[in-house]
Amino acid sequence: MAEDDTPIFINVDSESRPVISRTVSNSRAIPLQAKKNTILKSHGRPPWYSEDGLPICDAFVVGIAGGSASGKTHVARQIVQKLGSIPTIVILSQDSFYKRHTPEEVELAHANLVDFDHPDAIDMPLFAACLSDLKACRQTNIPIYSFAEHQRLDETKYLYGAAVIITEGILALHDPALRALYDLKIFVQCDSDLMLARRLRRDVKERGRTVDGVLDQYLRYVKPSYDNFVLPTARYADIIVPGSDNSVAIELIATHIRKKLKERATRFRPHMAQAGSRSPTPLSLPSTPRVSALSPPSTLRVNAMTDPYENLIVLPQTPQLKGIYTILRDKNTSREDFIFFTDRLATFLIEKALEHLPYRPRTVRTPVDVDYVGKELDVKYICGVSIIRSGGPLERGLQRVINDVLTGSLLIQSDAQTGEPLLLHLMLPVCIRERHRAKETWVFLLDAQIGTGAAAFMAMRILLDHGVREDHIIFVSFLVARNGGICVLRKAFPQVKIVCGAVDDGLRETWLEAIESGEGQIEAEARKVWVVEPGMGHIGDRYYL
Ligand SMILES: Nc1ncnc2c1ncn2[C@@H]1O[C@H](COP(=O)(O)OP(=O)(O)O)[C@@H](O)[C@H]1O
Ligand SMILES: O=c1ccn([C@@H]2O[C@H](COP(=O)(O)O)[C@@H](O)[C@H]2O)c(=O)[nH]1
Repeated sequence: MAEDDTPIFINVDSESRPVISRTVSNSRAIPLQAKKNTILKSHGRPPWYSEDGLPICDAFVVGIAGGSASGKTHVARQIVQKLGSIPTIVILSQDSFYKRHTPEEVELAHANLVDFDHPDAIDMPLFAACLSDLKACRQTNIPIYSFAEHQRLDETKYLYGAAVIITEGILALHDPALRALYDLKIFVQCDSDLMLARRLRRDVKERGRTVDGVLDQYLRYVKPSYDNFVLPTARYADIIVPGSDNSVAIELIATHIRKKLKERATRFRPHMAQAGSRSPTPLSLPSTPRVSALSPPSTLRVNAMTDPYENLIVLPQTPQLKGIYTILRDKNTSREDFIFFTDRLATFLIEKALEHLPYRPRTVRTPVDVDYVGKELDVKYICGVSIIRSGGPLERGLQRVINDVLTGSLLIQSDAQTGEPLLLHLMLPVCIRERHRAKETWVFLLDAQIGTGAAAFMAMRILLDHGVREDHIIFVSFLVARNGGICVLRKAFPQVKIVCGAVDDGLRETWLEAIESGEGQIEAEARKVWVVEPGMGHIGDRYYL
């Protein structure tokens, strides 16, 4: 089986790529941590939270222990392959959590005089903390360990969004805190002579060792530790899997995981779509836009039109703004005009959103040598995250208004059959990927419209999972459907500000027909969608196609 390029995955990101290699003392280039810590994605991840915005289903965690070269990694990868089309899976290796070593320890390690098989060699608290974050659907940044250098590297690897986590390592079942996190515990049992033969071949080929060195280390540390610390943990396992000829056991494990994932499935989007009619406090904004005080939009000194949901901010409905919306709503508007007016509107909206950032006083000296007491932004990090593709025009607007702003994107699409939102891909800026920075980051979340709100909901949940503060999220959108998911959003995330230009009355469920290519091939399957009415049509398609 091809491991990383097996066709069931649409996207594979693995450290097994021959990306980094380092020259070691014996001057051979050794790839770092081959085939460890892999993220595999097939179809996207369905919602992992309920209507109140809180996560409801943890990731399913499998812990695989066993001797060195017993076949733990092999079992993990076989499970993934057998699972077939399932949401994102992370394979997390205990090897990443070897402690940082002093230069003296590294020298001893090269002479095979360090015991890497003792539980004390592993940073168990960090291992448990990272796993606990991932299980609870929070992001984590795990260390990267180089076997060639016997050292933890300075870089870390960002992981997020796994529905299934498979942890493997010789001592994966040793620590009680780790064991408490597993939903399924596996021990791979293998003959010692087979493990030694495999290890010898692997360590010489992949980890830059000599035959003598491997045997030395094996007799001094590996075998005694296996007998004292590794093998005894087999008693914690739910399943013992043989280290070879184990395809039947793997099939059974995959069936069990598939069943557990099915039990965790939710039906989210239909709830969101009907939320307006169910809500005890439907959105009281007038759908025929009110014209407020006529301040020129060029200065954007406008009064926010508010409703019981005070964090929904609608641009003042000036004749100028209505004129722009009339052009954008007109199905006969040319693409050129559509792009031009969408870009203009995006600038208005972003400027309005900027009013909601904190500012502090700043005094400057003017060219005529007089002090001027003004203001400057009082934020540590700002970034934009757009929902692909329709958030694109707003992202361009953000870039026009804030020079060099960091941006990221989320690909959230509907399942063709169920209409459920699926997280297919995310690329977030570093000020969100690292939790300590995320807490101090303000995020402009950008999408063309809020209909059912399912994509907006997922995007907000993702930011919160990363540690972004709810009141630091400003959602910017051209259009909001009054009776759609906005009602659920405002209940789940009351502190998120939503800046939009218009509120429309209707939200209708419909089917988009399949698109056939010239040769009778299906280019896009028929799919269920919800359209905002009167709306502006599919803003992303009209802008980009
Ligand atoms: N069931 C198996 N059948 C054949 N070879 C296997 C099997 N399991 C593991 N191996 C081989 O043994 C070696 C070590 O396996 P690996 O999964 O990396 O061990 P571990 O992760 O336990 O250290 C690899 O070369 C792998 O291809
Ligand atoms: O710097 C190091 C760290 C660890 N080891 C050995 O690795 C194995 C564990 O890896 P497996 O992939 O599970 O075999 C462990 O037995 C340590 O002895 C090392 O040699 N150098």
